[in-house]
Amino acid sequence: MTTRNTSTHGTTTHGTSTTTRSTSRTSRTRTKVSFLDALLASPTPVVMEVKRRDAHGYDLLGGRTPAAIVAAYERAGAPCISVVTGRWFGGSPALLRDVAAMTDLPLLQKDFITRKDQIRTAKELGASAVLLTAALLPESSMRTLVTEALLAGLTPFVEVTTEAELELVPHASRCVIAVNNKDIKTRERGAGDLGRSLDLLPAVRATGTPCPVSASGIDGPATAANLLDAGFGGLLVGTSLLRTGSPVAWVDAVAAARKGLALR
Ligand SMILES: O=P(O)(O)OC[C@@H](O)[C@@H](O)c1c[nH]c2ccccc12
Repeated sequence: MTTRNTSTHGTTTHGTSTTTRSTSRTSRTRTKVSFLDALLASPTPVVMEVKRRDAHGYDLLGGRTPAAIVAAYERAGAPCISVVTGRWFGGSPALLRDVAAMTDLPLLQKDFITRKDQIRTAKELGASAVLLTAALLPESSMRTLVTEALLAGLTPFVEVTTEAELELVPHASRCVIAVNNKDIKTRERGAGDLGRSLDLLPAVRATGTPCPVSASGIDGPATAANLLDAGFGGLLVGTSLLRTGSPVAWVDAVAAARKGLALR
């Protein structure tokens, strides 16, 4: 079990205000904290995404380099980073390799993984977690790929859209299970349906996953605060964080909105 006080990974110790960020690139530890443990330990459990383009092809980097975005996410206390390598979103395997060279934070590879060799490649490129999309995988493939990811020391990040898909997730206690608020079959082009996350949360919890996540279409801090207050252990946010000038302010606004929700 990896320790939760991950001082070499730029995260903040859980339950205290002690920021133990180490900026020394030379002091990288060899045993990287797992994606799942980093997310569970974080007071700001937002997986922040690097994605070059949105589903409609609009540029999301706005002239910034991936390095500048990763640095802004680290400043905002990201416990983990998602890197979209899928071509629909302007990504590539090289982007994952580049981001891995920039940060010690655990990385999720977001792509359409359907074969075992893609899991080995993900690890070689520097991923700590891989996206497995239930809507695209028959039950036997899901079983094989979750097992393969666990054997490789990666966290399976399983995305679901229905209760039926949830029933087919093996080893759920070692997976992050994310409700995708958008529809991957329409290439994420529609608006997100946050009601899907709220409806499915009890069934996600019942799988035994330690970290239910809501992913996609989270349009700002108020929505994020609502989902965390509803009981999600983590969120995955791309577009909204990429469009804001300041991920730090975005995260602060989530905390402020949560306090406001608590006072009501
Ligand atoms: O930008 P958004 O709406 O916050 O969504 C992020 C993420 O969930 C989305 O990029 C995504 C969801 N599933 C995927 C599969 C492949 C690539 C990307 C994705």
